[in-house]
Amino acid sequence: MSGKPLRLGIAGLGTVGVGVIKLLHENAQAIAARAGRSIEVVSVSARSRNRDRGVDLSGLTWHDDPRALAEDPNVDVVLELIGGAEGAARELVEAALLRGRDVVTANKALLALHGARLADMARENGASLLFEASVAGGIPAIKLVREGLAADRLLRVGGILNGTCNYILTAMRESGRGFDEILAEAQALGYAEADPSTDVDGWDAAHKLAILAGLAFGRPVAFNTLHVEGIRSIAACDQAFAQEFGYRIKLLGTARRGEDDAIEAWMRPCMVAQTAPIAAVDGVFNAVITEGAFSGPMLIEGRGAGAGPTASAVVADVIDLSRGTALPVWGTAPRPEISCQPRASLSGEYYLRLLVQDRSGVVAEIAAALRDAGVSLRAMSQHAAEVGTQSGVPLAVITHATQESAMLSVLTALEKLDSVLAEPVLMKIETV
Ligand SMILES: NC(=O)C1=CN([C@@H]2O[C@H](COP(=O)(O)OP(=O)(O)OC[C@H]3O[C@@H](n4cnc5c(N)ncnc54)[C@H](O)[C@@H]3O)[C@@H](O)[C@H]2O)C=CC1
Ligand SMILES: N[C@@H](CC=O)C(=O)O
Ligand code: NA
Repeated sequence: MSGKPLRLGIAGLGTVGVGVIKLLHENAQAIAARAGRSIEVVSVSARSRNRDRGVDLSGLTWHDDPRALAEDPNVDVVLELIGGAEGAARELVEAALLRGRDVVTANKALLALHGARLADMARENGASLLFEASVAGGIPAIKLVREGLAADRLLRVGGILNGTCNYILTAMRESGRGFDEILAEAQALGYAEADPSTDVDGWDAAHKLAILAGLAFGRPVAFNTLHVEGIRSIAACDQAFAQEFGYRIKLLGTARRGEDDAIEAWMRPCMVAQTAPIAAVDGVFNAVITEGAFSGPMLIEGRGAGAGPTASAVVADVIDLSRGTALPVWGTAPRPEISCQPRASLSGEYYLRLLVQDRSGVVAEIAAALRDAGVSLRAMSQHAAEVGTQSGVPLAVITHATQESAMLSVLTALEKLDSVLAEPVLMKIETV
């Protein structure tokens, strides 16, 4: 073991930052044995200096401005655990890389939106940028795609990539409780982002998908071309229809490489068969799915959020740096960004749920809208009005395989019907 410790500066002392300090303390011996030397936190930065975080910060240098960590001469590795694609987090990471200082971050928004530029900065300045914690918390997702599958030609990556949304969807299904109450629980457990709309509107999971796709296909994906939907529109009646039709609802993402190397990528709530392995991935658990031309399909499941799993991934990156096993940021030489295919080019079976007037002739109007768009029905069900709703009854259909462009035409036609009382909910049915 080398005599000189590896010295860390930690910016951000929230769920993850404090988790890292606790893990380094509680598992110090094993970590030192694997890193080949002891790992020490020497400097920290956060918004509030006097908050009791349940960890001993005495003896550590405190920086009010996290950017000062990039210049602290006692710091070997900067840990960016603040969050956000802009502001202090981005400025700190850029400043550290420009000085040739190694950076470990858990920040998916930063990597998804600025990863190509940060990779250039790291390469040009001889620094490493590691981000295992940014995708699927404790699951070694980055290692899987960038190292474990380095020899393969990946055709697909994706999965369940947001712990907060999976926790909410699972609890809604199991307990029938309301969205807001369950979200508050996920926040108290340290799963949610500082602004939880980043989770529930699908952005956080989409950031992670973009990172996985960049690694899998060897080039960054233009984030603004991903199709992204969140889970706010999912109601109790959708959970009931899913149960009736033999499905479960999951916020699912897929990035798929087509024949001509075109990329299809989306993050959206989907129906998956109750019997599919991914349907059993519940609560804060995530699942990372890959499909390689040589390795075939693979699914790894584990905790996607929370202090312990995320800290485990952050510290594993630190150990890699200590061992000298860091790799190019995207696993390959830089290549230009690629745009994803437009939503209308997708296809599959779909679930469409409407709130409609409870009168004769309505089903015929809906059926006509589907017929006019060339969409054929596989199943239909109507439930009684939900307790507490003012008017209307929920009605759901499952289609046979069709183009998403046809479903978009159906939505346009339905908008014009007086019998349709609220915005329809459309979900893809995915075979995983
Ligand atoms: N909580 C989780 O389960 C996971 C979080 N992450 C990522 O880890 C990062 C940190 O997340 P959490 O610990 O959950 O967030 P948090 O909100 O609990 O903690 C953020 C910390 O950053 C500090 N901070 C915020 N703005 C600052 C500024 N301008 N200057 C100095 N300090 C500032 C806050 O004082 C706080 O100590 C984010 O990028 C998040 O996306 C990644 C995987 C899982
Ligand atoms: N808010 C995120 C935290 C981990 O990345 C989530 O819920 O998955
Ligand atoms: Na991970």
